[in-house]
Amino acid sequence: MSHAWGYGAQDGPENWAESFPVANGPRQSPIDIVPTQAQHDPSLKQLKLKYDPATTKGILNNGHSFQVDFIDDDNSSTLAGGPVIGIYRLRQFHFHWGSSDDKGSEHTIAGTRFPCELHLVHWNTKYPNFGEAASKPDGLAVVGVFLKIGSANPRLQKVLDALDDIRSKGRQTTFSNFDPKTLLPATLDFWTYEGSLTTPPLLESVTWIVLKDPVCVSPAQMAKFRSLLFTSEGEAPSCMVDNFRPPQPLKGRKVRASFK
Ligand SMILES: NS(=O)(=O)c1c2ccccc2cc2ccccc12
Ligand SMILES: [Zn+2]
Repeated sequence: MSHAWGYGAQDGPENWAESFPVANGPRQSPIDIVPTQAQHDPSLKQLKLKYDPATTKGILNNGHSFQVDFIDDDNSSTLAGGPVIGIYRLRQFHFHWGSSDDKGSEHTIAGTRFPCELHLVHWNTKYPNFGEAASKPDGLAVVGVFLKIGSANPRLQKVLDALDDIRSKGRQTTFSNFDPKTLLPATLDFWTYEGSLTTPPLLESVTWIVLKDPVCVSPAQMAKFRSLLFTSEGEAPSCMVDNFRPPQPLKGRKVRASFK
């Protein structure tokens, strides 16, 4: 039986535990990151991100967000170093955003919310595929990047221009030759902690790597995100906004910082 979930009053994050009891588990995401309580860990390695634009596969409105998918048959696009052991392959990236600029991110920094948050999803190649990895405590690594309101971000524009073709749930279109590294800030300082998917099935298999520095997005670019729909063609349209889960209890977890 499929467990329909969303971000509305009836099917939103406050009700997910009814179908997904792990929602009340010990390592749920996102969290509020309090910089003064994070511990600098000098043993953390530099983040090594190697992305080949040729692995870009397409762009899809999945009804919860939109995602850019990558071919993950080999180690052409990978994450290594940082807090992880081994090599993790890039699977997709997607975003979370608000209906207004005062909310939208999933992680927060000492209670501060950003209008948008980018997630780059990777899976551990010690497992045979993404599905297997997603069920293991060290199976996934997601890099989170905050977006703050500022000048228009030219690196975002190719992604945003594709949204006109995937307005409704289930729509997908061609999207190729994109380097996700262009979406990242200049420095890769990060916080890291052990968490989960922020959407059902909320699997507790994610090593989170949240970058300290945000990148810019303009109000007009935010309007493009908000032009998407949660709904399929033919259904009463529902704007895709506020597709974020609020911060979850830390439950004793430590947040480490790669920087002083
Ligand atoms: N927000 S999220 O990164 O937890 C997430 C995933 C995380 C790991 C693996 C797959 C994921 C797929 C998602 C699809 C839509 C929204 C968040 C998603
Ligand atoms: Zn996400």
